[in-house]
Amino acid sequence: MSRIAYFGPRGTFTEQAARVLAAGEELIPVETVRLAMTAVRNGEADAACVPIENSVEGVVPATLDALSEAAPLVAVAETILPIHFSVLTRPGGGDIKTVASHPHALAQVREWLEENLPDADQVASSSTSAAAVGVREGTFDAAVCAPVANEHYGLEVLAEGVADVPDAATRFLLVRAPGELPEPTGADRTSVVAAAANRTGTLAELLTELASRGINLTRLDARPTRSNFGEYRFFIDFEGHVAEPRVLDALTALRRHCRNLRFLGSHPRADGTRTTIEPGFGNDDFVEAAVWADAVRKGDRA
Ligand SMILES: O=C(O)C(=O)C[C@]1(C(=O)O)C=C[C@@H](O)C=C1
Repeated sequence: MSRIAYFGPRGTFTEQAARVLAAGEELIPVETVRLAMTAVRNGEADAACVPIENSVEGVVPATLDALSEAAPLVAVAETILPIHFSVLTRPGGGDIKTVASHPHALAQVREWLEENLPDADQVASSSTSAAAVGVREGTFDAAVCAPVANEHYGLEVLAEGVADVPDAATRFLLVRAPGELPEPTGADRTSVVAAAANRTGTLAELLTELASRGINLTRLDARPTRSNFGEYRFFIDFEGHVAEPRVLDALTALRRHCRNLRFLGSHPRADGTRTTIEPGFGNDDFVEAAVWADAVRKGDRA
């Protein structure tokens, strides 16, 4: 049985995601996203389940930062969960003066809180279930949580199905040390983090390398390098798998432009969206063109 560290404590949305991505494996709750990945880097866990992006609030910065630092990890699988919150209180608890949750969660229920708990102070907690623990211990009066938190902490449900945006969803990754990659499926996502030189046009050059090979982006984010003010790392997700000639060709080109390029994995997309292939950009086109160029080089063709 594999050991899977996940962003906990028990009862987070990430635990729900880990149950999907690593059903039947040993699930180990860890206090922060960074520590879940550290557990893999130290060999205490075989893989980690972490949130990467939410359809309302965007990326989870802690995940991007932890993926770009220390020993490399690669994503091997992903899942997308609908996000509807439960608001939990202590059984028989009185006035709600404080309501706590993960900042990403508070941002997704801002309107609901303004309408339903306008006088409560909003407090950030390290995760949604850490807020539930705080309610049980008397630190906060209410927690905005994943519905599964209620299975663990014996609280009272004040409201269910809470979400300012009804179709909100979060994507989660299963990451592990680099090794054998998942097989390409035709509906894959590849991720890299690029530290490009700080001069005119470098980001445009990176994106042009992808566009000129007909590769469609699925996400682009920038995070500060933290060492030099104004310098950024670019997190780029795009359609396709590194086992495909056109993607490998693009990755090779990106490497030339970057001070530092980290491969973050190629894996099947949870939404099953198949890779867009424009005419002339198919893998067969790349293979045929390389065979032709090789024959030209050898003097066999002209
Ligand atoms: O705190 C949790 O329950 C998490 O799994 C984290 C997280 C996030 O970081 O976005 C995951 C899904 C929700 O969007 C809110 C919080």
